[in-house]
Amino acid sequence: MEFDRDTIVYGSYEMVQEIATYLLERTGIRPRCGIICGSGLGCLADQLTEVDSFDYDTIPHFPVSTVAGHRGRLVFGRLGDVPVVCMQGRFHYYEGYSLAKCSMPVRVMRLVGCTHLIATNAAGAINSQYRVGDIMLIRDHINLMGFAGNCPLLGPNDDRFGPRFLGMAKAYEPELLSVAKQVAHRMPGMDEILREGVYCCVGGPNFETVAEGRLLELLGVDAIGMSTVHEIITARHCGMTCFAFSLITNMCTMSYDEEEEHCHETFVDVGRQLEGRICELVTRVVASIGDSEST
Ligand SMILES: O=P(O)(O)O[C@@H]1C[C@H](O)[C@@H](CO)O1
Ligand code: HPA
Repeated sequence: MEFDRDTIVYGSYEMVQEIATYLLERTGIRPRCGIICGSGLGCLADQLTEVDSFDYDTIPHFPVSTVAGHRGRLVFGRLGDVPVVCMQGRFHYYEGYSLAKCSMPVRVMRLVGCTHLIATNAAGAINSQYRVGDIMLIRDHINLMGFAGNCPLLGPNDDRFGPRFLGMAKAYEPELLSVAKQVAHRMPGMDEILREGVYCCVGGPNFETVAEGRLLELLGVDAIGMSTVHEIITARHCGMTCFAFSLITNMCTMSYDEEEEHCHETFVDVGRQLEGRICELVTRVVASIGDSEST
C-alpha cells in the first residue's frame, strides 16, 4: 500500500458526491443515522436488517481497512425501524491515511442523507476509577493532534460541506447524551458500568508512556484512543448531530511498577464480551433519534 500522509486534503465535494451517488444507486435504504463501529464493535452492523453491504475496495475513492477487528465494509440497513448506514471498520491516522481521508466517509454519510452520527471506539482508561468493560459516554474531547496543527479540515474550505471556522463547544449533543443515559439506566446492570467523560485521540500506533499517561490525567482526560475526534469534527462541520462512546478495553499504564498488558486482540475480545449490551444501547439511542425525527 502506498501511504498518502502528504495528501492532507482529501475528498472534493464532487468526489464525495460521486461516492454517495454510487451507493444510492445500489441501495434503496435512505439512512438517517451513520454509525462507526470501533475495534471489536463490528457486531453493531450485524444487527441490521434489509442489508445492502459494500466492501470498501469496491467503492470508488474509498480507503481500505488494514487493522484486525475492522472488517472493511459499509453496511446499509435498518436498525429496528430506523434506516442507518454502518462503517464496519474505520480508518486510523497510523494506517498512513491523512485525517481528512480517515474521516471522508463521514461526509459520504452526510451526502447519502444522514443527519446524525454515532461513533464508537475501544479506549484505554486514564481515569483510575474506571474498569475494563466500562462504557464511557463521551461528553467532550481533547483534540491533541489539533494542538499540534493536524486537523481533518486543513486546507481550502468548501462551504458546501460547512463553514471555515467551526464552534465545538457542544460537539456531543447534550440531548442525545441525556437520552443515552436514560436508556442505559433502564438496562439491567448498566448503571454499574456506565461512565461519562472526556476522550482524547492520539496518533498511535504505539501506546502511551507512563509520563504521557500522567500528563493526560492532569489535562482532564478520562480515556484515550486513536480515532473518533477527527470524525466528530468532520461531522460537526457538515452539520451532523453527534453521539459517541468508548468501550474501556484496558487501563493505561500509569506507574513504572505496573506490568504493561496492552494487546489489540484482547481489546477486540472485550468488545465481543460486551457486544449484547452495546448493541442494545445503540439500538435504543437510534430508536430515539427515529422517534424525534418523526414527530
Ligand atoms: O477504531 P478504534 O478507535 O476502536 O481502535 C482502537 C484504537 C486503535 O486503533 C486500536 C488499539 O488497539 O483500537
Ligand atoms: N491508548 C491508546 N489507544 C487505545 C488504548 C490505549 O491505551 N486502548 C485502546 N485504544
